[in-house]
Amino acid sequence: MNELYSNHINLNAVTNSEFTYERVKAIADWLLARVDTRPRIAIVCGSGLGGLAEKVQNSMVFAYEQIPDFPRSTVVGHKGNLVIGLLDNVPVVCMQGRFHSYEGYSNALCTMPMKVFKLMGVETVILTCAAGGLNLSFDVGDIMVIKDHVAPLLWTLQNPLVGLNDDRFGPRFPAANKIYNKKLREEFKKIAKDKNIDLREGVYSSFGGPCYETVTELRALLQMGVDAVGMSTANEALVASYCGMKVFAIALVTNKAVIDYDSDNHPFHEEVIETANRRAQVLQELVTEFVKKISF
Ligand SMILES: O=P(O)(O)O[C@H]1O[C@H](CO)[C@@H](O)[C@H]1O
Ligand code: HPA
Repeated sequence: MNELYSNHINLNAVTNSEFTYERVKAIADWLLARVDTRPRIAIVCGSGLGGLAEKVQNSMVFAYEQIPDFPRSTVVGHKGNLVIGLLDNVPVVCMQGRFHSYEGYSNALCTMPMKVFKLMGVETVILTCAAGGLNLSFDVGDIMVIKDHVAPLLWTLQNPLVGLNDDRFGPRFPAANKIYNKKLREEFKKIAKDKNIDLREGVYSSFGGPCYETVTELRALLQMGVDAVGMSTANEALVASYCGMKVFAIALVTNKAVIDYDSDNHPFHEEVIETANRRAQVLQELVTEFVKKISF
């Protein structure tokens, strides 16, 4: 970046100019040089959902600190390991912990691992997250397949694609109307049906956090057709799709969003983790079966 401009450039643009194709490729190559498997599926574990990574066999576990130029996880419930191995014999790479913009990272940095996955040869990204249930018919513990998102930060210069574009990652003006692959959603729903597990499907929304939402913000989202709300995932889904990978995402409803001005209830992270722990096994079962199905 030209020195003259360097103090006048948006944070995402700075990240994108520093994490060049070559630099991201160096991270991908560093990882590939250390494992025998060649994963075509990547999984991101949301808050409290990292147990899935422990199901990966013959695994190589890389603490984020070990990986050159990788950010660090700072949130409870996000261990901070990249796990590469076999999930029921299917080669996968699994993020046991993700990055959020409220940790102080630019959205471009939060989503940089999607580019690493792309350059490792990954074709499908599975995103999981914890979210507050906004749809009045949702219960705590419900699993929602994400069919679309509303992410106000991505309307602004906090969009992770802001900055010089490198066409080797993806196009300057990517479409965002079919980020969440329909076939994969149908496949996942079929698996849940066969297992008699109730599923929801809906729209996910995320703000930047770290505070949970105000009552009025939640009511506005409800009016817009949002079903569940979190602080992640939409940015990763956008970048994974921009990079040409197929995207599938699920949100676990870990708490009810509070839309009553005078309610005494409020969301808290311990409840989020507790619900995630309680539902982790069902989620793991579904995702494992799904990975097997889509690997053919
Ligand atoms: O989206 P994940 O990482 O699952 O976590 C969700 O849970 C945390 C809040 O409790 C926030 O980080 C929110 O984004
Ligand atoms: O209610 C919530 N709001 C935002 N993020 C969340 N992550 C889990 N629950 C929530």
